[in-house]
Amino acid sequence: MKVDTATLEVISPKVQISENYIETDYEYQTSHVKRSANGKIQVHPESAALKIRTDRRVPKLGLMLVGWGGNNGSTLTAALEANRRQLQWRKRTGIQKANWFGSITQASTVLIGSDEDGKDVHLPMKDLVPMVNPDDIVVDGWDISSANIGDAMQRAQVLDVELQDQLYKHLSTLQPRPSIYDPDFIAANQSERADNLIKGTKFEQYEQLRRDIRDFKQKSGVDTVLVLWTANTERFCDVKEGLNSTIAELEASLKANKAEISPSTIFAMASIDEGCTYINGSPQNTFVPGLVELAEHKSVFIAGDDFKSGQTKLKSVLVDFLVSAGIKPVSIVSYNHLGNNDGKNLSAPQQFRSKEISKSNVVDDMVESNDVLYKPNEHPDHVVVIKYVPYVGDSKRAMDEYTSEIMMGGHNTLVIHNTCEDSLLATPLILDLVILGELCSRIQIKSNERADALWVSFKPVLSLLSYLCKAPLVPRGTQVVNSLFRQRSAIENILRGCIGLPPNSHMMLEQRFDFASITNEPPTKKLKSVSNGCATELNGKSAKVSAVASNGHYANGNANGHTNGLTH
Ligand SMILES: NC(=O)c1ccc[n+]([C@@H]2O[C@H](COP(=O)([O-])OP(=O)(O)OC[C@H]3O[C@@H](n4cnc5c(N)ncnc54)[C@H](O)[C@@H]3O)[C@@H](O)[C@H]2O)c1
Ligand SMILES: O=P([O-])([O-])O[C@@H]1[C@@H](O)[C@H](O)[C@@H](O)[C@H](O)[C@@H]1O
Repeated sequence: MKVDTATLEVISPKVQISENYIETDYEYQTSHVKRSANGKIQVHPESAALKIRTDRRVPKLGLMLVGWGGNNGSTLTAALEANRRQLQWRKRTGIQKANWFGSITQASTVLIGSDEDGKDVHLPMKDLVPMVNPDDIVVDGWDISSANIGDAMQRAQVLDVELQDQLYKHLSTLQPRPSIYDPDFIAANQSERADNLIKGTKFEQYEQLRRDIRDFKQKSGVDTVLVLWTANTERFCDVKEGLNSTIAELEASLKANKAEISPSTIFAMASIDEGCTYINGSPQNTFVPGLVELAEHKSVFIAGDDFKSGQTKLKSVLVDFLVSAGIKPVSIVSYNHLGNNDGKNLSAPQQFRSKEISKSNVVDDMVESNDVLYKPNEHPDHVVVIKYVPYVGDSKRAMDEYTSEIMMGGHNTLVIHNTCEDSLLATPLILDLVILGELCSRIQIKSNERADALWVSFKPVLSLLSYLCKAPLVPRGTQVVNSLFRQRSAIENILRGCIGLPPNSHMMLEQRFDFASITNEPPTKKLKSVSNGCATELNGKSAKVSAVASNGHYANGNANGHTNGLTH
C-alpha cells in the first residue's frame, strides 16, 4: 500500500498527520426535533466531540464490472486507458484531450475557505484527502456477451473513431468472464447477445463468481476489489418471507435454485461473501432484505440504485430549487428516446417498470419537505416515458416539462430539451462511485470524550453515495435524501471534516459584519467599499484586495451602478 501525501496543509491543533493517518478532532453539530404533547415543535441543538480518522494508505484498486462489455463498461475501460495515456485525438472541431468531465472527484472543486483578500479558494475534490488515482485502477469483469472490450467499444458507438483506433489494440485483449444469464429477468431481445455463460445451478454460478473474484485478485495483485453492476436493468424480483427476507432464507433459496433469485442478487451475494463492496448502477431491487442483512452481518459496503446521470439528476436540482423557492411543481413530464442497448432492454415493459420507479421517486422527499405548498399525500402529476429509437444510438434525446403554480393563480412552465451521449454521462459517475466507495472504507470516527471509545466505520449501506444514484439505498430507518445539493454538501462536508474543516455554512459573517471590531483582531486590511459614489472606510488601514465578483461583475467594473471597493 502506498502512502499518499495530501497537497493540502491544514494549520490547526485539531489535525494530526502521521505516516498512515489524518486524524482530526471534530465538533459535530446538529439539531434534534421533538413534537411536544401540545403540538409545539421543540428543536434541541446537539453536538458531539468526535475524532475522524482517514487512512492515507491508498490501495491498488481492482474493479470488476458486471456488464463489462456494455456501453458504460466499455466506455469506462476506454476512458481509463485514454486518461492513463493522456491520449488526444483530432475531431472536426480540433484536437480533443482525454478528460474526466462529469466526475465530481476528478473535475469538480470544493470551497475550502477565503484568502486574506476575502476571495474564495477552491481545491479539486480529489486533492482534499488521499483518493485512488483512476490511472491505477485495474478493470476486469463479466458479460453474457463474449465480445472483447475492443469490439464492445466499437459496438457501443460512443467514442470518436480516432480515439477508438488508438485504444482498440489494448482493449481487444480484455475478455469478459462468462456470466449468469437468466432470460426471466432481462428483456427477451437480449438473448442474441447471450453467448458467454456460466452453466449450472444458481449456487454453482455463485461459487464460480467467488472463484472469479479470487482469481482476479490473485492474478492482478490488487489490494482491494470492488464489484459494480452496469449490466442490463432487470425486472424487480419478488420480496417475500421464505424466499429472501433474511440471510438464512436467501442462502437457502440460492441453494434450492429458486427461480426468483436474480443474477444481480447472486452477484451481490458472491461479492459480499468475498468481502467486496458491491454497487448497483441499475434500478432493479437487487438489495432484497436478506442481502442487506448479509452486508450488515459481514460489514461489507453496498450502494445504489441506478446511476443518477441525466434527466433525473436535473430533476433533483430543479424540483429542489422550485420547492425551496416556494414555487409549487404540479406537473412533471419526463420523456426521452434513445437507441442504445440499454434503451433496447428498457423497451420491454417489466424492465421499463424498474426504470420508471427509480426515475419517479426522486421528487418525494422534496415535496414532503414543504407543507406550505403541499397537503399531506399531495404530489405533482409525474410521468416518465422512455422510447427505443435505434437510429439515435447512445445519443439520448430528453424532453422535460415542469409546470408549477406561482402566486395568485399564476403558472410557470419550464420546458427542457437535452441531448447527450448517455454513456458519457454515466461513465464518470461509475468512476466516482468506485473512488468514493473505496475512500469510505478508509474513514472512521469515534467519540473524543470516552477513553475506551472504538473506531467505527460507515454503516454497510453507504448512503453517502446517494448523489450518484437515482433511488438511493439508505440504512434502515433513515431518511432518503434526493436533493442533489444536500447530497453533494454531505460529501463535501465529510471530506472537509476529514481534514479538520467545519462544514461549509456559506454564512460568510466576516464579510457581512465588521468582524475585526467584534473579534478584537488587529485590523489587517482596509476594505474600501464604495457604493453609490460614497466611500466607507473600514478597519482604518488600506490594503490591496483582489478583485471580488458582485452580481457577475468584477470590482474593476460596476455592479448595478456600484463600484465594489478595492484600493490599489
Ligand atoms: N446514462 C446511462 O447510461 C445510464 C444511467 C443510469 C443507469 N444506467 C444503467 O446502467 C446499465 C448499463 O447501461 P449501458 O448503457 O451500459 O447498457 P448496455 O446494454 O450497453 O450494457 C449492459 C451490458 O450488460 C450485459 N449483461 C446483461 N445481463 C448480464 C449479466 N447477467 N451478467 C453480465 N452481463 C450482463 C449485456 O450483454 C451488456 O453488454 C443499465 O442497467 C442502465 O439502465 C445507465
Ligand atoms: O439518468 P436519467 O437520464 O434520468 O435516466 C436515463 C434514462 O433517461 C434513459 O432512458 C436510460 O436509458 C438510462 O439508463 C438512464 O436511466
